[in-house]
Order: sequence, then C-alpha cells, then structure tokens
Amino acid sequence: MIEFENVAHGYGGGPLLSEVTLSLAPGSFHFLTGPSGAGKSTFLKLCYGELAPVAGRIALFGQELDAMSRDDIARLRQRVGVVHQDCQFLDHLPIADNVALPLTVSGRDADPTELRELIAWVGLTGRLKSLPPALSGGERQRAALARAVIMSPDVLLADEPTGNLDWEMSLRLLALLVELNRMGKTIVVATHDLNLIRAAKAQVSARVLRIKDRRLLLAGAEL
Ligand SMILES: Nc1ncnc2c1ncn2[C@@H]1O[C@H](COP(=O)(O)OP(=O)(O)OP(=O)(O)O)[C@@H](O)[C@H]1O
Repeated sequence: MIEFENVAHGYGGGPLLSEVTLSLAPGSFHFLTGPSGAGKSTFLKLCYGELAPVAGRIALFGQELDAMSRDDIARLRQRVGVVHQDCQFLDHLPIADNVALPLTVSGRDADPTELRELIAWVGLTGRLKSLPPALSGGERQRAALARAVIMSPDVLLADEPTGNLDWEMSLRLLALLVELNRMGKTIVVATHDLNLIRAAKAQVSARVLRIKDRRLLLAGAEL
C-alpha cells in the first residue's frame, strides 16, 4: 500500500532521514514515534507525495511517485486522508462546510445525510453550524478527522492528532481511529504519547515505527 525503498530526505542541511525501507500493508495500523524534530511529519509528507525523496523510491498503491505527474499524484492523494498537526479550517465557514470541503473542492456535493452521519460519528452533531474558532481543541481534532475521511480514503495519516488533548479526549479520538482500522483502513499515527500506543495495542494489532538516528526502525515489544 505504501512502500519505501532506500529513501532519504533532507531539507538542505544534511540528511534527516536515510535508508528508509519499509512496506505498510493494507489494513495495518502503525504508530510513528521519535524525538521532536526527528522527521515524523516529514515521513508522513513523503507518504502522500507532499515531499519528494532526495534518494530512493516511494510507491503508493503500487504506483511509483517519481514517475507520476503532479496531477496524477494529486488524484492518488484523494485516496489518502490526512489529519494535520495544526488542523487549519476556514474560519468563516461552519463546521459542516469545512468537513465537506475536500468534496466541494473536487467539484462534488456532499450528500446531506451522509455528511450529518459523519459529523455524528465524530460526536459533533451539536456543532454542525458552529464556526471553527468556537470549537475546543478536541472538537477541532474530531472535525479534522471527519474532514480527512469524507472522501472515503484507503489510508489515514494522522500527525499528533492527540497532541493537545486530555486523556479522555485522546481515548475518544483513538476509538475512532481503531474503528476506521476495523473497517479496513490503513492507519499511520505520529505521536509522542506512549500511553496512547499502549491503549491502542490493547484494542488492535498496532506496530510501532521509531525514527532514531535518521533511520526508521520497527520498535520491539517493549511498549
Ligand atoms: N520545510 C522545511 N524546511 C526546512 N526544514 C524543515 C522543513 N520542515 C521541517 N524541517 C526541519 O526538519 C526537521 C524535522 O521536522 P519534522 O516536522 O518532520 O519533525 P517531527 O519529528 O514531526 O517533529 P515534532 O515531533 O516536533 O512535530 C526539523 O528540524 C525541522 O525544523
């Protein structure tokens, strides 16, 4: 589903990631850990073609990204939902419209019933008409998750989705991610939160990738 072969990336000041080789199977659940600045967000951006590697090859859904045009990559990206670290919204649009935005910008209308069901799934029915600035951190993260899955992606990448949330809200978000995984979605979650990883491992067969010294390693069973 996502394959890296000997991938390296850096922003000009020397390599940040190197010799990254891995294959994420369809339906798998991975956490991605590592110190701040290790390259977790960078790895996620490589996964969905936002960044190109300086060496090596990346294939998404069996297609080599470096052989594709920007338009083709953009089309492939519709099969990948992303929850960004800073989850930005259009502040003048109600939450329902923000969640529907990926459909709207691709020229489609959201089915009103499906949109309401999706927003109910993340527990934001009472917030349908609220503007983003009125939402709490946990509500914003859940709205961002709804927006990330509205195109029914095969893969969901989440960058520190519980970064600013209390434990109860983190577990609520985790439950949604676990549910998506049980529906067959491939999930990658970048996080510092080892308790979150432990809680997930009690529910799904999640594996842990760790960035250490520029390399991406499959962590052992210590977590
Ligand atoms: N566009 C960019 N240009 C130059 N340097 C960048 C760019 N984006 C990230 N970096 C640098 O690359 C390094 C890795 O950043 P990245 O955001 O991938 O790390 P991270 O592991 O996700 O960090 P955190 O846990 O703090 O979110 C950092 O030193 C960062 O400053």
